[in-house]
Amino acid sequence: MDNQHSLNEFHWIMDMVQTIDAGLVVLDKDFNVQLWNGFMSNHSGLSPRTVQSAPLFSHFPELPETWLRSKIESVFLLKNNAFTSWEQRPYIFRFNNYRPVTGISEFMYQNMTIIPLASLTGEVTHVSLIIYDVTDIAINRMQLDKANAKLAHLSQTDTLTQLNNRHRWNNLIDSEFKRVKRYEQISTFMMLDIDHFKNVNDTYGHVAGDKVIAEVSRMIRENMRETDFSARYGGDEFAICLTNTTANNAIILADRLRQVIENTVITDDDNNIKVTISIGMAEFTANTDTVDTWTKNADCALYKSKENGRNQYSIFKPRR
Ligand SMILES: Nc1nc2c(ncn2[C@@H]2O[C@H](COP(=O)(O)OP(=O)(O)OP(=O)(O)O)[C@@H](O)[C@H]2O)c(=O)[nH]1
Repeated sequence: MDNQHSLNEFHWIMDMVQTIDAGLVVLDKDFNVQLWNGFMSNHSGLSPRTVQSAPLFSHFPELPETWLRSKIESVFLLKNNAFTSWEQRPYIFRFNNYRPVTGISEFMYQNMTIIPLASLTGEVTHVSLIIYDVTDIAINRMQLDKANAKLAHLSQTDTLTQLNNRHRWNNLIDSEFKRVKRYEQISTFMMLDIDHFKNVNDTYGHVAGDKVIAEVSRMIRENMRETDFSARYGGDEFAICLTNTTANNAIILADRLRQVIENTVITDDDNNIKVTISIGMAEFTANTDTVDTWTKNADCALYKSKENGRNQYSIFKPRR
């Protein structure tokens, strides 16, 4: 009776091993396949008889052999489970993905657990690989990450100009302020404002005004260095931080921008619009005690440019 029961139990277990929705593989120390369940046959197209004819790696050249060997060998040695997730390695066996919902991935994402299998004497003679299809989870996670990245970008970007918005600027300038202060570095804060922009709106309308703002932003983006950062600071006002740059060297960008903008004709419907900009610059100095001070200094220089007739740059000079 006991024997019969054990036999039944063995058959049930084998049935479950064959039909379970996870890959089960048993390997010996030479990586010969001893067990290859239904999941593995169905997805690889190779029957147990075929895979048992030679070591695992000869059937699957795409397997990361060196990595997998050392992983499996450490399980034999340490007698501990090992685990790998799709985030480290999208898949172990390159199986096609047939899932209807997540059909956007051509392959099956997999997690894998390797467990040591001991003989009756306690010696680890084999290991079992358990392969889980985690395509749905992986795709959902990646879509969520993508959506979050898009949201983060949207929350930091000004829609009209695609420059950083004021909120993002505040964070960036804060970090830059800390950096230059701590490491006694140089950096220049540049503030720009379109001259008589109200006239553009009044003469050509708000849509044309928007186009002017967008075009000025494009010219800012195209002329600044990758290591600098910029933002739409307010309506027709922009800020640029020129890292590791003195105010005297920032003149090069200031004047280039001033000239490029002055010489560009912005067309909107039948209107040819030309604008100029005024610029104020403030270099970080030992007296720049806060970001607010730095901003005020740049603003003060901008005000001077406006006062002196616009379409020019000024550099903030601290009082002695
Ligand atoms: N079209 C458009 N106009 C805006 C936007 N944001 C702000 N403005 C307008 O920009 C104008 C800014 O004017 P001011 O900066 O006060 O002055 P200004 O005419 O530029 O003159 P100066 O700065 O002294 O040279 C205002 O008329 C605002 O209504 C925007 O997103 N689109």
